[in-house]
Amino acid sequence: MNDVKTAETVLRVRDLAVEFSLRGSVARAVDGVGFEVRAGEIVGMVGESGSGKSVTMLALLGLVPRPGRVVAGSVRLRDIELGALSLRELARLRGRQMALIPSDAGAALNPVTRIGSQVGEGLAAHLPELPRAERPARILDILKRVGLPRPEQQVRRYPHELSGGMQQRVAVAMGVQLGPDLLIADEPTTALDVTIQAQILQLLLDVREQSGTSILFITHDMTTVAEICDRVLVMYAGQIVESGPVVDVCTAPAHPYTRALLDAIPPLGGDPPERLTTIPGAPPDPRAWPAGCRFAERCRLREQLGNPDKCTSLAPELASDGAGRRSRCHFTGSAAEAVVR
Ligand SMILES: Nc1ncnc2c1ncn2[C@@H]1O[C@H](COP(=O)(O)OP(=O)(O)OP(=O)(O)O)[C@@H](O)[C@H]1O
Repeated sequence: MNDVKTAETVLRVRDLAVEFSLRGSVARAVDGVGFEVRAGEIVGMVGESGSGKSVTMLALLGLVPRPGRVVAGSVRLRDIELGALSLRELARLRGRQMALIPSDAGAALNPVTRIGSQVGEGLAAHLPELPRAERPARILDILKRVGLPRPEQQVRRYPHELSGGMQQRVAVAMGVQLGPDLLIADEPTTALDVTIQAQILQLLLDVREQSGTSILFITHDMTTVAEICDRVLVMYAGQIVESGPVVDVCTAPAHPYTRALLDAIPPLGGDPPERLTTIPGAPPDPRAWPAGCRFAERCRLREQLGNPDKCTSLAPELASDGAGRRSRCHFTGSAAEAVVR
């Protein structure tokens, strides 16, 4: 595989904003999100419920539901500006160049259509030039590639006759069958038990290894990010608050929110911690974002620093360190932070 640090950019998102108009008020669910995904890279997008991960993902796919609307920003897949495409062109692009692996394949698969036909529908829609007679072999081939046991039998089955892990393998097969540049995996393992989760994560790593596919991996779970991602984008209250290589972010988080997310992970083996911290409080209301830092009310660093006014009066920028890391905190890496550590 290529070195992802020097690989070309597959997805470039700039200043993306999505709003929902709700009975006289406007909720800015995604507020100025920008990031890149390079060829062969697995990028995690992590954050608590409501942080804007799903709405960002839907905006990338051109599927933000009403009353939501993309109000600003640019999304480029290779050299295609997605905002400039017609609905028909976008629909063509989905599946062929950009595909979604849903969180619950059991719910996403059509319950009354056999597995083979469902995989075949994608081929027929996006690859009409493939002769009909060649479809069955191609379907079996892709199902074998994703490790579905006994694919010759499974193609005749309905989704409910497959286990959760097998359903998820079918969803991965449908996502990768046309060799997309970008796979968006939306919490693809949450509905599965732990051993099956590990198998599906390994399958995504295999897909990347074999095809060089880039993956945007959406999750609320830092442990999963640490397991399979190269880089991570940490979302909070509609914005990216930290991004960087996973190893660096997990070993030395720059933003207090990232630190709080990491503190909430139970350790593997070893002695249990004296207390497992959850993050007290709740994110602010997207209909009225606070003027200063959106994490200020819940921030331990701010508390330790004696509640500086700056945190609540001035919104921090997402500052870059020039070496691939970004953080949205007035006091990240500052002398003041060093004192309280
Ligand atoms: N259809 C909708 N109508 C109104 N507001 C919405 C809609 N969908 C999402 N939102 C709002 O957008 C914000 C971001 O939600 P989003 O679903 O993207 O969060 P998330 O990080 O994906 O959370 P989760 O992990 O629970 O899926 C939330 O404040 C949510 O209430």
